[in-house]
Amino acid sequence: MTTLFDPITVGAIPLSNRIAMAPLTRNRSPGAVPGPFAAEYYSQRATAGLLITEATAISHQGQGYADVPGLYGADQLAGWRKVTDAVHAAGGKIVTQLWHVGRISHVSLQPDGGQPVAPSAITAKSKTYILGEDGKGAFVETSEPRALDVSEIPGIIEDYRKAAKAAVSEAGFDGVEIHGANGYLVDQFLRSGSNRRTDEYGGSIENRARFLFEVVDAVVESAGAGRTGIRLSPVTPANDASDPDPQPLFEHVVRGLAKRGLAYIHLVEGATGGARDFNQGEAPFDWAALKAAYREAGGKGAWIVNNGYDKALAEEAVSSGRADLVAFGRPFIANPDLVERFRRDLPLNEGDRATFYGGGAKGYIDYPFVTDKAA
Ligand SMILES: C=C(C(=O)O)c1ccccc1
Repeated sequence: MTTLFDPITVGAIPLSNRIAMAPLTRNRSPGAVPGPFAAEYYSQRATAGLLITEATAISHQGQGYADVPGLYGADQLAGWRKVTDAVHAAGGKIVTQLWHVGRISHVSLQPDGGQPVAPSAITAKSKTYILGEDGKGAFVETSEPRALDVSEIPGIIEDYRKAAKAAVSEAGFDGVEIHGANGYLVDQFLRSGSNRRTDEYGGSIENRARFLFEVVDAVVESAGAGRTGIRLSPVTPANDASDPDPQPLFEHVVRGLAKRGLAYIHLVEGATGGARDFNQGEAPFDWAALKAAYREAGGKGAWIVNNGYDKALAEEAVSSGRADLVAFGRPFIANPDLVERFRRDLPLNEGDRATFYGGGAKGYIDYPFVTDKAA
């Protein structure tokens, strides 16, 4: 029977176990450069089978929060190289999450103070994190976006291509994860609540998924299919994401992904960080049908599940074959040695919410390891 601690090869990436660290925004990258403690933070958690970095912007336009990292400047890539070197020295594997926020941004974060971009000029009922005059972080309403002209889309696709190439060849990542979830740009094109376009990128399911597949094809071309994963969140309401009929939409998406030979598909089940049974369609979302659609279309990538898992539920997911890996977010914030704690059924540290976003070493690299005390 397969357990969480069994190795698995995901695409071209051999992993020592089936416990992944989910992307976690920590707002500790001033100037979009990974901060001074980032290498320590990620290498402390290198016993995870796979580390997925915090969401990382592919361009200045793709930046939506203060002090999040990027992959579009030499200093940013050099900062990430320190992280990947430290993780590899600790025997870990790490991919970075390619992020364009679309409308989840603020004019103060955009090039020349311009409007954020989106499929349509529909303001998200959401907030983002910016730095005030006093340098203190605060959550504020997202700005009204402008609708992308169709002529601008190839340039954004090129930004994904360049960031993926730089991530693998310059920053030393083992691969990349396309952020297709949580109401950001890729998800904004997919969902009818944020995409009212009347051109070839809007209207039908096929048209709304076009942008996602163009991003995937560009990233695969530069990083390789075996080093490319994607994160999806079919029913999340995060960042005002909405679509009344997610089942056919996401079954279309996974059928198309099946043809592209990706390393993995990473699913946020339910509301991100909230109820696992949250729903947007008439009927409860059928996760088994989604996976069956992927496999029946020839999809061989690993199936990674996430959102609200504990050890018992994760063990059931992997032993039953429902999932190949389970990704844990907040548990990894406070438990750098989560794998060892799961292996020995040891209690978990509680996270300090006050230091989740922004700050320095406190609440970032100072959580105790199980070996720090007689266990
Ligand atoms: C990148 C994020 C996501 O995917 O939800 C994020 C951004 C800000 C705070 C929490 C999470």
